[in-house]
Amino acid sequence: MILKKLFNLNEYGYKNIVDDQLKISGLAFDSRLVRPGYLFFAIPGINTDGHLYIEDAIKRGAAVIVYSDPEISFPPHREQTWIRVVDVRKTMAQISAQFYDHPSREMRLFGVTGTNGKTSTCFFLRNILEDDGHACGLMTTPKNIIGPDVYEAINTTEESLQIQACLKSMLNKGIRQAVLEVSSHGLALGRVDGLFFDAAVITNLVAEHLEFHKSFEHYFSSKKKLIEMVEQNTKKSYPRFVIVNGDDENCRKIITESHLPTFTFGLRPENDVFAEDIEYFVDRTEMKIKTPKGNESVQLSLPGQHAVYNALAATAMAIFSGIEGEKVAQGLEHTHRVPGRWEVVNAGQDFMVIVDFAHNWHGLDSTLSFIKKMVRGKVITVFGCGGERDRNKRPMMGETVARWSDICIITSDNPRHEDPRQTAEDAMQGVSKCKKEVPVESCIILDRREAISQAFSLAQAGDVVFLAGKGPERYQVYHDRIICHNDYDVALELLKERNSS
Ligand SMILES: CC(=O)N[C@H]1[C@@H](OP(=O)(O)OP(=O)(O)OC[C@H]2O[C@@H](n3ccc(=O)[nH]c3=O)[C@H](O)[C@@H]2O)O[C@H](CO)[C@@H](O)[C@@H]1O[C@H](C)C(=O)N[C@@H](C)C(=O)N[C@H](CCC(=O)O)C(=O)O
Repeated sequence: MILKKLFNLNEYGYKNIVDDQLKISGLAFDSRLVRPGYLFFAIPGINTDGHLYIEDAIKRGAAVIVYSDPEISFPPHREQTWIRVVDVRKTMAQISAQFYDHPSREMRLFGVTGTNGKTSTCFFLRNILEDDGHACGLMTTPKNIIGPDVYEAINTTEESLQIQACLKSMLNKGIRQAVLEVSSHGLALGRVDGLFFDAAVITNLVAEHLEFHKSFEHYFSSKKKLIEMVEQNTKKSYPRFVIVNGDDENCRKIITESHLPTFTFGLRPENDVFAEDIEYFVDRTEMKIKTPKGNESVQLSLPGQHAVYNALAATAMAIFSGIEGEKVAQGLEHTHRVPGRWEVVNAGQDFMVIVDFAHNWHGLDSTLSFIKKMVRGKVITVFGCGGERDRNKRPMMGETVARWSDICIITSDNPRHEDPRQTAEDAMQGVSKCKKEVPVESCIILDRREAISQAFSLAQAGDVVFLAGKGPERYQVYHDRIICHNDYDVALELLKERNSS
């Protein structure tokens, strides 16, 4: 695409335009991905500053530099086009949408946000939409799925440039609908700006990521931005609506503020979509789902109340999109597995091992309280808290785990630049607080593999070992290194070693 078509060049402050007919061969916000003829966005980040990599981008062939730092004296290189903007990330969202010709205008786009349950809801919804007969793309925490191609993703919600490129690939493959998991970071940092969302769901809202948002109000207003984006969608090719968890007090506030048709889901019968006659099993759930368009009996392969909520969220999105109840039930039942969510590791041992992504007190509370109710043996939980993330949540996580476990083993999650021992001690404060009320054994084993091994050596027939927090992740991030670690793989390996010894 030529430069002039990408930018309204009159709009910008400082610029050094070499040739407004210049053909831009690609876009990048990471200098290491720049190829000859690319446009490079220099983003002031949190760890470093993209402006420091402009030279690197130029060496690799960048033809256009989009930047914001007014301190840079110009033009250091007259052969490149330089355009100074106020907010590079925001500009990147606009320009990427333009470069890829606004793929979301040609598609039906579903956004899923909330504190917990986003990924499972995305998987349920995608399966329903596919079972209804139309291919559906997916961008979610562990992976992006474009037809037969599956890509690992770094962020839950990727940068605007990556999202637009991914949606364009979907369109090129004839996929005309997509489900997008939208994090609060994604919303606050403008990663989803420029997208045309047709419908959105908020699964629930409890305080999260306060190290980034600083206040619940900011977190809440970031999440609400997704609803505003559906309201502002001028495409209108599909009915626009909003779905919220009617059992969640914070979500209910959105109902009164929304200008769009807003429907609720939940366990209470006053919700538009609700469940009754729920029967919980340790490996599945049976229930009747009631909707304004009829009732369906459903057997989910995922257990627990949180799975019910996620299935109801997806059901509400699908039903109000016009999908028949029968197809909805079929799609839910076809969802046998969500990566890193309640994955049972089985090597023939006589205790149960579950890997789950639960990584805040709310997620831990709903999964562990369920396990405690369902299991007669001991509950042994291995968990850690992320470094450089809200410190206040660590004791809360510790307290929640201790409340529902017989043995807590505190280990490392992603320590990042923090001392893992201190992070574990912060969680231990909560465990110790709970110890005054309930008997619970606890210890700290910082090496996650060793912690899992210790849990297995303590487990007896009928017990459950719950490995919380990392779910599908394949790495542990330390200040000086990234090590390969996946809870499921490590658990399986250790269980097999036990079998052979
Ligand atoms: C805090 C945060 O959101 N950070 C994200 C952000 O990084 P950043 O802005 O700090 O970038 P930076 O590392 O300072 O680098 C600045 C710029 O220099 C560029 N650079 C850097 C090095 C180089 O050699 N050349 C170069 O051009 C970088 O590409 C970047 O554009 O932009 C990066 C590129 O998109 C993200 O990968 C990164 O996510 C990190 C990994 C992260 O941990 N993010 C978390 C907090 C996050 O976003 N989580 C939510 C999910 C939350 C949830 O619901 O659980 C998510 O959506 O994933």
